[in-house]
Amino acid sequence: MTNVQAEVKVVDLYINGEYVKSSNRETFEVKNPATQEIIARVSEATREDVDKACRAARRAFEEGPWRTMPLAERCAKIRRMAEIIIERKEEIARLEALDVGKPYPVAVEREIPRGAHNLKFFADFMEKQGGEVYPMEDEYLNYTRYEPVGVAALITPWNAPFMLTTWKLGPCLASGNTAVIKPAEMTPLSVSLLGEIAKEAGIPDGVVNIVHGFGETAGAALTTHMDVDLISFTGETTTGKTIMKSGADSLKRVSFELGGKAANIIFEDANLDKAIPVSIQAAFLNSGQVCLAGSRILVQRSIFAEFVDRFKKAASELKVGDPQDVATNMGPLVSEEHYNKVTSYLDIAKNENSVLVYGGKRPELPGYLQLGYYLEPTIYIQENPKARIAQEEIFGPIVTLIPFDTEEEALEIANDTEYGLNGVVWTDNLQRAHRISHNVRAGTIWVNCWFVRDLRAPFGGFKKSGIGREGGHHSMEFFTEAKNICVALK
Ligand SMILES: NC(=O)C1=CN([C@@H]2O[C@H](COP(=O)(O)OP(=O)(O)OC[C@H]3O[C@@H](n4cnc5c(N)ncnc54)[C@H](O)[C@@H]3O)[C@@H](O)[C@H]2O)C=CC1
Ligand SMILES: O=C(O)/C=C/C=C(\O)C(=O)O
Repeated sequence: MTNVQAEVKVVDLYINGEYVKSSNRETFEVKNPATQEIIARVSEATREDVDKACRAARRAFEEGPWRTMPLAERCAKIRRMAEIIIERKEEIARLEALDVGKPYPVAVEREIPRGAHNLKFFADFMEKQGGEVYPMEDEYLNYTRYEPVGVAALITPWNAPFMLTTWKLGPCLASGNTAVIKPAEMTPLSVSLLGEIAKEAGIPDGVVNIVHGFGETAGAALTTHMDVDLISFTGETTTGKTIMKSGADSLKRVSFELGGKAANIIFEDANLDKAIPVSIQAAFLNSGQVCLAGSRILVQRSIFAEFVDRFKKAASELKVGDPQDVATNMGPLVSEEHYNKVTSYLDIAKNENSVLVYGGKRPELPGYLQLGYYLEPTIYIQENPKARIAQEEIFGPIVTLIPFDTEEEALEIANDTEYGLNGVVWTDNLQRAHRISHNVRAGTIWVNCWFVRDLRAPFGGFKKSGIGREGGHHSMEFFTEAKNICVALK
């Protein structure tokens, strides 16, 4: 068993190429959610610190070499960041396991390499971009340039801090913008390293800045700052609403990736040998703290009993434990507050007459994990798709199984939600797969698979799951201003 915590780490702000303390020397503590031990003291950005970071980013944008640097040179530096991340992936993954409680294997095999890929992908992508050309007979020629917008605020949540921050930083930097990053207060460790990684890769000072702190203080100072031109935010839908209001006075451009409550629809002709293990992942990866989680499983009634038995057995085989242990499938929830929120749904489920199939309590764990925020993988059956556990984003290891009879009914239940981030469908009927994909109102539909990502594809949500799209040219459009140049040829 590994317990990597050795000493309490010191995490500072990264402003204009240097790690610095906050102006009033205040810090906040970060805990290991597996043990409740204090693992870090983090400099808490004041309004003045956020102002310094934004002004550094503005100067680096206006005066520095970044925006005007040849594209190939800029992209080479971003690719170098990606290489350094791969060189340091074990260290970064350990940190992600430490403050998020994410199982180390998930971090080291999946999310940190994806973080590196996020940067490399957008460096490669930007180098291949051309523009539009519109000749007007022989008299005029129009051509388009894509120029950076300015200073971007990149605000990210705690569930996949490194991966989600680099997903924004890649297109932001490759387009020639500068950035002020604000990671979630509970999980600043891995993102904090992006300062030194940027420096080592030769990114000029001021291009990447990192401020730590709470949403209402550091976050609000950032989203109202006059030097910030655009905000790329991933987090809760309610926070998105607040940020939209904060950015309104200065007309900031926004891109929002918000919550989800995906339907994972299993038809009677589905290959259950594939559907069950993938649905287990979709429900319990990162303890269900995944925006794309398949947290409502709609199962055709003719196979419902078989599905429940097999799904329950597969859930019982998940190993819940120390996130640093390579054998662990499921770690703790991220914090006491989140644990209280998630476990409040156990009572809600009971009051709604949901049938508990599996879990619903703290797992038996070794002594040193006794204070961890653990919950067993938990499965309910609920006939009523309007029940709160079938409607609200729980963001924990609680999944609701809902039986249905017909395709029409499945579609109606799938769409009966305020969210629309993604959906999943399992069927061997090609026509039905397309019909369902066209009619579920969500930004991504996975057919006979889940969480397969091609970074060229649009990614984002319908309804309350977001505004705008990220990925490929969608990210590029967000992070650039299109300029048309019209030249008289005569
Ligand atoms: N659609 C997507 O791609 C994804 C969405 N999410 C969503 O994120 C949520 C979980 O993450 P949380 O960290 O709880 O989200 P959150 O909305 O509480 O916080 C996200 C970030 O926003 C900051 N923030 C909070 N209030 C703010 C304010 N008033 N002004 C500026 N910044 C503020 C926080 O400090 C944090 O850095 C879930 O709803 C999940 O579905 C998570 C991952 C991916
Ligand atoms: O693949 C993406 O771009 C987003 C993925 C989101 C998560 O990994 C998550 O919410 O955990």
